[in-house]
Amino acid sequence: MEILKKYFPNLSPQQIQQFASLYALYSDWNAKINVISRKDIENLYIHHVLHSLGIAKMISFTSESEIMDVGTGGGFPGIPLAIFFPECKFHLLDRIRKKITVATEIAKTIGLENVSFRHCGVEEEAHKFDFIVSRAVMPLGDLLKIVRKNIKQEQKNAFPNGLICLKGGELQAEIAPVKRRTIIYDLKDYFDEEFFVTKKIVYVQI
Ligand SMILES: C[S@@+](CC[C@H](N)C(=O)[O-])C[C@H]1O[C@@H](n2cnc3c(N)ncnc32)[C@H](O)[C@@H]1O
Repeated sequence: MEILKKYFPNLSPQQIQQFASLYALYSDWNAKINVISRKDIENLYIHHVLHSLGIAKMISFTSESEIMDVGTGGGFPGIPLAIFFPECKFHLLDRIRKKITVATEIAKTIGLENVSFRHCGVEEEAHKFDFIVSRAVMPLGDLLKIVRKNIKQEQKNAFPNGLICLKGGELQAEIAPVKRRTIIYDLKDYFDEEFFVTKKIVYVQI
């Protein structure tokens, strides 16, 4: 938890309590349903929570923005972002029912009221959002083709609506076919921990 306060010193008492609850909740759920690799649960706050919050370092979503997390698994990056941006609405979606069950139960337990959940493939989702976020789901070009239908035309944020993906490693081959305005952010510019040395955020304007 101290690591979150280091990079986000203005968290409210409620946010601190919600973030602090996550370790016990994910540990318990992970013992029943594997949503985070077992050896990684000890790294929950750096590898999962802080990584998800990297998005909050590059963009501050305007209140009432609607954001969909595609392939959220156990709730990343959607749950940390929903805690961080309580004035925004998050829609978390995954095609594996048991993972969505874990994310739903954790959100309910910590009293997150700005999140909805859906068990389905993103191909079936018709609702439109200001932004799509995603981590470790599919190559950028494939995701872009599917979620183009889900981006609103009207702009609410200073940042144009689009897709925001947490990525690692070499990205040039993945980004080359994307014929849209793309910006890459290095997470090592925001966070000092070794884990972030190769981690990036890719923003694609839609
Ligand atoms: C490696 S996991 C990543 C989970 C989470 N985003 C994270 O970073 O911890 C990939 C997830 O994407 C989901 N997924 C893959 N393709 C999908 C699709 N077309 N629609 C919805 N979910 C999908 C899988 O079910 C899986 O839970």
